[in-house]
Amino acid sequence: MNNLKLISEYQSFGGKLGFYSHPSSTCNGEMRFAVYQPPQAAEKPLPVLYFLSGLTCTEENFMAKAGAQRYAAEYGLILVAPDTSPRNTGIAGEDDEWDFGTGAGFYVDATEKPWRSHYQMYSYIVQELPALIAANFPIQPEKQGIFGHSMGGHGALVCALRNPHIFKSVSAFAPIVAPIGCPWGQKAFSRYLGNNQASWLAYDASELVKQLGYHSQILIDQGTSDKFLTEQLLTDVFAQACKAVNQPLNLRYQAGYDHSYYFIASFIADHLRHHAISLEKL
Ligand SMILES: N[C@@H](CCC(=O)N[C@@H](CS)C(=O)NCC(=O)O)C(=O)O
Repeated sequence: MNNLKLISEYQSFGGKLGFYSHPSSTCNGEMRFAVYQPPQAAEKPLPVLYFLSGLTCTEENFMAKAGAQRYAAEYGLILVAPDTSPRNTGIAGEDDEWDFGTGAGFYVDATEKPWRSHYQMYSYIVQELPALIAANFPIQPEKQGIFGHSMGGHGALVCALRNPHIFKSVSAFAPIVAPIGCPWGQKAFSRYLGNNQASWLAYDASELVKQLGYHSQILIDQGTSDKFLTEQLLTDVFAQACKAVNQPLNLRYQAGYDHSYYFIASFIADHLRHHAISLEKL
């Protein structure tokens, strides 16, 4: 299996959830991810949905907390949840901050030292991981979607907007939609990408949607009681950008919900349905 190592496996909703590690040529070290294969995967190839997690997460948070497996089994979708950064790279200070370095790869290809030797999460998500999944799991490569939460919502939007031929449906929970304009994004981009802010634009969903658009409706859920909404997430910047270019956007402000997985679990069924319908149409 291509150097894939199965770390642990669990039966779930009639299917199986596996945690894997593999040597990544893109990130120059071991990377981990989780895959849920619903029962239908034993019979035939299925569409696949990538979930990118937020700051501080590993490949486990989504699988343990979102409650997605029930709906993946219902719709016949394979779920893939990668880790949020390289780990144990030996780069000095990688574990010092919760919003930078380990657990905070921001789904960019770092160009700055010392991060660039390992922190290549954009290429990992759009190239190495899909190739590895296609080689080892019963997926339909023409039916791939992507979604994510917070930093992972930013990653999902950027990966889909830049690669609509790979990721044919996209949605997000509480995404960072304008990283060039918020403290989390500015901190990460200045250190991963350097001070030339022109290079940041390629990783800003609100800029990208104006330049590139997307071929189908984007679904976003955002809690109104999310403590990160006004300073970090800046949801309205993306709404305005979509409006300016007539990009179909289903932005749902969910009253009283915060930033947690309790919020994600409340709306996960709608997101899997959104992807199942979009990918089924292909
Ligand atoms: N550590 C941060 C919060 C980090 C956070 O909210 N992380 C989100 C993603 S941005 C998450 O999913 N955390 C892991 C979890 O809830 O399982 C704080 O103290 O405010």
